[in-house]
Amino acid sequence: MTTSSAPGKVYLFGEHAVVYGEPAVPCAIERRARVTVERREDERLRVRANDLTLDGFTVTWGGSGTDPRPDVDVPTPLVEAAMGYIDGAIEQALDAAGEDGIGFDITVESDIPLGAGLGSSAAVVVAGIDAAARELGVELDAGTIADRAYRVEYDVQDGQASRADTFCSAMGGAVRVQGDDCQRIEDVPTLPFVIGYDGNTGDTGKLVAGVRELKEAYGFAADTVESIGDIVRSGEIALDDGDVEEIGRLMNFNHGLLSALGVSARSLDTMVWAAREADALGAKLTGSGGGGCIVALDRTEQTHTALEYTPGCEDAFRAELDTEGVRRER
Ligand SMILES: Nc1ncnc2c1ncn2[C@@H]1O[C@H](COP(=O)(O)OP(=O)(O)OP(=O)(O)O)[C@@H](O)[C@H]1O
Ligand SMILES: C[C@@](O)(CCO)CC(=O)[O-]
Ligand SMILES: [Mg+2]
Repeated sequence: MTTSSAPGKVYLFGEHAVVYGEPAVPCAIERRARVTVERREDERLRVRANDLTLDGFTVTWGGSGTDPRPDVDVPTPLVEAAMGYIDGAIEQALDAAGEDGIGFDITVESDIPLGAGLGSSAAVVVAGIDAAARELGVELDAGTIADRAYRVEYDVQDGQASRADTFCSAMGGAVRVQGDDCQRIEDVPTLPFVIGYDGNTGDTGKLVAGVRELKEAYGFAADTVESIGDIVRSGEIALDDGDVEEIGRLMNFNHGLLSALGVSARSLDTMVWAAREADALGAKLTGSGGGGCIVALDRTEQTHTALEYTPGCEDAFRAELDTEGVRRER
C-alpha cells in the first residue's frame, strides 16, 4: 500500500490566458490531496472518495467482463469526472511501469475544496500517479509526474488545459508556466494569502470553452487575454523586486479582466470587494472561476475577518505557500 500527497494552488496571475499561450504564475498552497493505492488481485478499480458528496461514496468499476459504468447513487457527471481523473492517473502509472490489466483499491482524501479554483483535480491526479507508480515499483521524478498529470487533465477537460495546475502541484512553490515551458520561481517574497470560498463550484471545461468563444467572436476579448499576459509579465518583475504592494495592484487588475471575460460570479465579486474594502493589497478570483474561491493578499487579519462576515462567503482561511510538491507519505 502506498500513499502520496500533492498540494492545491492559487493563481497569483494568468489563469485562462495561460490556455492560449500567455504566461501564468500559480503558487502551491499548504492544502493537500492524499491518494492511497493498493494493488488488487483482479483488474478492477475500487475508489473511496469521501469528499465527493457529503455522504461520500465508494465505487467499483472496470475489469474484463464487467460493466464499465459504476452503479452509484450520486450525480453522474460528478462520478464521470472523478472516474476520468482517477482512471487517467492509474493509466499513466501503468504505462510508466509498462504494465497492463492490474486493479487497485484507491482512497482519496483531500483538504482542497472541490471544483473551487484551488486545483483539486491536479492534486488528485499528481498524487494518484505517484502513489500508483510506486505501488508498481516505479519511482517517477516530479517533472515526469507533472507531464503525465497534464495529459490526464487535458483529456478530462476535452483538450483545453494548460500545464499550470499540474506542474505547480507536482513541483510545489511558485511557478511560471507558458505553453510547454514550465519553471519554478525561486526567492519569492512572503505572500500573505487569504482565501475566501463561496461553497460553489465552477465547471472548468465549460468556463474555458466560454472564454474561447468570446475570444473567437471579439477582437477585444482576444486583446483582453493578451492584456492578462502583460499583467503576468509585470507581475514577474514585481515578484523579482519583492514588491508585494505592486503584486496586489496587478491582482486587482487581473480580476477585472477575468470578470470582463465572463468567468467571475456575483459571490466572487462580493468577496473581492470585501477584501478590497478591508484594505487587502489585492484580490482576485483564482482558477477557472464561475464560483469557488478568491485569493487576497493581506499581512493583517482584516481581510480574513471581513470575509468571515461577508454574506455568501462560506469559509475564509489563510494559506501558506507550500514549497514542497508531490510527496511520498507512506
Ligand atoms: N477529494 C476528491 N475526491 C475525488 N475526486 C476529486 C477530489 N477532489 C477533486 N476531485 C476531482 O476533481 C474534480 C474537480 O476538478 P476541477 O478542475 O473542476 O476543479 P478544481 O481543480 O478544484 O479547480 P480549478 O481547476 O479551477 O483550479 C472533481 O469533480 C473530482 O472529479
Ligand atoms: C482556467 C485554467 O487556466 C486554470 C484552472 O485552474 C485552465 C487551465 O489552465 O487548464
Ligand atoms: Mg482543476
